Amino acid sequence: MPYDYVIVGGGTAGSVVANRLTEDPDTTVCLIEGGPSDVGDERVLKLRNWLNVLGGELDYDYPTVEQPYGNSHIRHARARVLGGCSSHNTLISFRPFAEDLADWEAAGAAGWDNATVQAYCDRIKCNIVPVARQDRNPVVKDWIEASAAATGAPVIDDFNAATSHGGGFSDGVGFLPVAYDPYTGYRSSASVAYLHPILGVRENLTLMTETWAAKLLLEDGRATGVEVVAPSGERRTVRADREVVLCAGAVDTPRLLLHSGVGPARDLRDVGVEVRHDLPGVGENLLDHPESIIMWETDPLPDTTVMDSDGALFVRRDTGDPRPDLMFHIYMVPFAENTERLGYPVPEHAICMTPNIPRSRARGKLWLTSADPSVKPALDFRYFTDRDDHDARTIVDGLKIAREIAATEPFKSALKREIAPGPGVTTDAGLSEFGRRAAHTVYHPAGTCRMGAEDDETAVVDPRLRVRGLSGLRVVDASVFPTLPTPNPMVTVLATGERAADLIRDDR
Ligand SMILES: Cc1cc2nc3c(=O)[nH]c(=O)nc-3n(C[C@H](O)[C@H](O)[C@H](O)COP(=O)(O)OP(=O)(O)OC[C@H]3O[C@@H](n4cnc5c(N)ncnc54)[C@H](O)[C@@H]3O)c2cc1C
Repeated sequence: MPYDYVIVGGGTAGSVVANRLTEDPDTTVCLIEGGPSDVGDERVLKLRNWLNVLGGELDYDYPTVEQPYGNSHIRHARARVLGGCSSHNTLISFRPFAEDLADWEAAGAAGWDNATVQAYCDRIKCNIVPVARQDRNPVVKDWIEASAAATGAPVIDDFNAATSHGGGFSDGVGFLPVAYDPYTGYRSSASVAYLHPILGVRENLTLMTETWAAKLLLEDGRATGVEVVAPSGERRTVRADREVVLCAGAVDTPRLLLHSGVGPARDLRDVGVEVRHDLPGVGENLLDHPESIIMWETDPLPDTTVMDSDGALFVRRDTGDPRPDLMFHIYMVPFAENTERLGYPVPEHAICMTPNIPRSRARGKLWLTSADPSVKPALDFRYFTDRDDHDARTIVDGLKIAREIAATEPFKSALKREIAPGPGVTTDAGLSEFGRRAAHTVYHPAGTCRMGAEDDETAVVDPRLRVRGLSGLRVVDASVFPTLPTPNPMVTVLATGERAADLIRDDR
């Protein structure tokens, strides 16, 4: 039996699209998810468990190729479970800034203007609230007070109110907006908000979990379905009468397109994949938010928290742009993965600040190294390769500002000693070297199936998210982003799913 729509990936965007399309009882949808269900799985549902999920059986765990200017050891977590990365991330939920969406429009994404996208953010079903009073750690409160004093940034009670109604903010510090239930500490992920209420209720939704989409079926330039590998190992065909919608994320959507013969013809021939449709942009424009770290040893800290990283600081150095150009997360645990490898001790109790680059200038690439679909694709983020050194300078500034905050009361008293990079590293060159070698990712890969104008041959999808040159095929996930929004991207992914559902319905 064919379905009207086959959605590949029951992740962040896929959950939204599946819910919205099945609101019409006459529309049938098959949702294909590579991982297991999250229903009843405390490992996933309890937000505070997020660190335990990284690198485990629910993580596809993608390595990067060697990064000559950065850290070659970064592992990119990608969730293998219903709800996708919204089921193992920290659910920090920032709306995009108006200028982020102006950047999208300038890149050819007509119709993705601020007013339109904010209206779709309004529809998001996840329970997005600032960290609740009872979850506010007193040391994070002190950090907020010290950050405001040291940087002059205002304390912001509700960051999203500023972006949705006030047009954005240039700097600010406060407790984060998080998609969770403050009464239980449970996630309000895309699957919890969009799928759990309709599973077993809407008969027009078929969910296949532990089912891997191996190849797209293409007939005369049209996507007609997907070849999948069922949990038994058996290969099956799932047919779509109307459209196949790819929501497998910024790594697995281009990976599936490439294995289906859709991508740069020369690259595909090099690895022995039959070219079905030459589309040079697939896998290009790999984006991320790189970050680094500074760590202090502390005494045991009060245990109150949502997920051990509950505050953020935004700073603006470039006065030519109204948006912040430096962001910090604070961790109440030793986030020592990269510092330990560099030989630093791992204290039992620690606070870390992780300065990140909101609009990194690095542009990377994803490509296949083998026609064997079980081989992971190569990811080259080209971290810290921008010619004018913008990215490395941002990290150096971030480490310096973090030290100023650490020297400011009432936060100062919570810190015993700086562990990494350590008080001996003071020059810009030394801070840059440490910052790049200890660099990490905020886990925000995007952009590998870039949306662009209809006549832009380097774009992968048009502004209605249709794959260029093929019919019956759309991409709806973080891979369509022309640029990353300034803050964490999940809300923008959810809003993309919301708008995509309308575009799909309109086109029907
Ligand atoms: C550890 C971590 C922390 C993060 N923290 C935050 C945060 O706090 N705030 C924020 O804004 N962003 C955060 N992010 C980023 C954010 O979660 C992602 O940008 C966003 O969820 C991506 O959504 P997506 O729909 O593009 O992909 P995903 O949510 O990854 O969905 C892809 C889905 O497709 C499935 N899939 C993939 N390939 C196949 C296939 N071939 N066949 C079948 N199924 C397949 C996967 O199993 C997955 O369920 C974090 C990410 C990580 C990994």
